[in-house]
Amino acid sequence: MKLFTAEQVYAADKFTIEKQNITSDELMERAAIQLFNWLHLRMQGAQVKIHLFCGIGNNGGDGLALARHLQDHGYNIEVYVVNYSKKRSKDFLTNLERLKERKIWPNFLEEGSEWPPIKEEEIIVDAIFGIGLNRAPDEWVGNLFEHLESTKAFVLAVDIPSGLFTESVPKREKDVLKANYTLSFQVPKLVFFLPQTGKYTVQWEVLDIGLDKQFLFETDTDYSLIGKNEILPFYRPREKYSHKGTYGHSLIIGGSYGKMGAVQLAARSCLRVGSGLVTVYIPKCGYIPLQTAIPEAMVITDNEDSHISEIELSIEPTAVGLGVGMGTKEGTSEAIANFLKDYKRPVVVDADALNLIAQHKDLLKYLPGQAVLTPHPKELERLIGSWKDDFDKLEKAKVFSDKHDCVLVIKGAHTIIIYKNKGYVNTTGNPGMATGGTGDVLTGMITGLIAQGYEPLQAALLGVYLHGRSGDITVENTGYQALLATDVIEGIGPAFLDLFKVEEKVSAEEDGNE
Ligand SMILES: NC(=O)C1=CN([C@@H]2O[C@H](COP(=O)(O)OP(=O)(O)OC[C@H]3O[C@@H](n4cnc5c(N)ncnc54)[C@H](O)[C@@H]3O)[C@@H](O)[C@H]2O)[C@@H](O)CC1
Ligand SMILES: Nc1ncnc2c1ncn2[C@@H]1O[C@H](COP(=O)(O)OP(=O)(O)O)[C@@H](O)[C@H]1O
Ligand SMILES: [K+]
Repeated sequence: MKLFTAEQVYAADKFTIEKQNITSDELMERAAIQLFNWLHLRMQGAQVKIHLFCGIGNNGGDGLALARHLQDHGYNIEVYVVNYSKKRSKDFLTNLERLKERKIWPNFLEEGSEWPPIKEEEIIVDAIFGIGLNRAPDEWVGNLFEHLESTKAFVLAVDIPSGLFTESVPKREKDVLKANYTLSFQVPKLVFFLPQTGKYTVQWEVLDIGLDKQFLFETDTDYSLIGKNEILPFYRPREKYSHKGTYGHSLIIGGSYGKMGAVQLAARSCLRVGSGLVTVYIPKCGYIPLQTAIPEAMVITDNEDSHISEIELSIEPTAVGLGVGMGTKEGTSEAIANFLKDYKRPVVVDADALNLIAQHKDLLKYLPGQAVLTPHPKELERLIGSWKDDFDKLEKAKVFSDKHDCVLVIKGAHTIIIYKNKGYVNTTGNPGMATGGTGDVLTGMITGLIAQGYEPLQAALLGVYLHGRSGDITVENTGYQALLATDVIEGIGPAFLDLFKVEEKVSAEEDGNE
């Protein structure tokens, strides 16, 4: 699913209005009906008070139109106009008139107004600012946000939480009204997925307001969301007459005294995603544990007992996963550097190998094209330098990826994969995965997928998606706290099977949206 900029959404609006020969008011009405259906389906006429806070632009217009539908269906509503500007939009005014015709008189809130009392069990609809926000809200509007949050009532945001920009990070937390749920028109927004801005809505959902499908299809975006639909087109089924040689030979290079588990996790994950063969290259001290824990994997040992000192290969791997549990002993750093200078095939670089590259940037030029780098935020900072905010981080990552022709997998709650000027935002995974070793599992998975012939970018997308999906399936049995990296490996099989599960449609939802 593509993530459009505000500018692109406005263009889609304009295009739709012309092509479908409708007015902007009719489009607003569609939006309001979708909002109403969503609420009506869940509230079923309940008389819980709904406080609708409306700005003076089109987001406010949506709120006023929603208020009218709620009133028509007997809901208990109170409408407020947050009067932050004199420049009211045409469709806002049209809908204000319609309310007045029904004898609904909104309360006008201005600087110095007394804030309305709201009970915790009541509902706030936030239609104050939408995607048209172009500067921080005035101080008094921020104070109103603070008041609304302090009531602890459920906040339902229309299109986007008010005060949140679509393409930058707000300077102060109090300038945004935090939402429990956001109903985003037609497409989700990139800000729902970034650490600094995602926190402003607990959940989100898209409401289809019928913007022109062809326009949306043909418009190119810088970012997209990665879900099942994006993964399935490049999934490679297994051939009947294939054999283990068809599916590549992965090599995991890593481990040091006390960190041999990382290699086990990566090697086992690599096997679980379907790598035909897996070999590990480790210091001697890991030989017995590795052979015992993973009989399917082959082992080559370094001359050193406790760390890797030189990487001499007697095999020709299809893909290499480099760095897990490797440590930063001097001999190891040299071994990695020498290895990278000679090695020309696909590679996934993680953990200590990433840190070494960050310290010796000259090594970047030896990386093969489309090397996959899997930094968590701290490792990323060492690689690309510090950033002002999440948007700056993404821009810097794009420049880095383009300059060094590498795929950057920026790990986090929503892992974002950057390749050149495009970003792919993952939708799977959960906080149970914030536990040691899950990153090693991901490295093994991406390596094993590349070995099977996936392009490095595809392997990163599929690997990240399946890794999170596996975590989501597994957490159902373990709960967040008990989830271990090993469980994520065991979930890889179910995550693959899940790719082909057809979702059951919720018929009530469909009825509600008609
Ligand atoms: N395709 C869509 O997504 C549709 C969007 N609609 C709604 O239209 C909204 C966008 O409406 P608008 O463009 O009118 O913008 P907003 O309603 O977001 O903002 C209102 C106006 O306030 C001004 N403004 C911005 N920041 C301000 C600040 N800090 N202090 C004072 N004034 C400020 C701006 O000039 C803007 O026009 C969307 O978020 C959505 O709710 C729907 O009505 C119909 C279809
Ligand atoms: N809150 C979270 N929600 C979803 N996924 C998470 C969360 N926290 C961590 N993860 C995932 O877990 C993995 C952690 O990797 P990493 O930080 O390298 O850990 P380690 O080095 O211990 O293996 C990443 O793939 C990351 O996306
Ligand atoms: K809003």
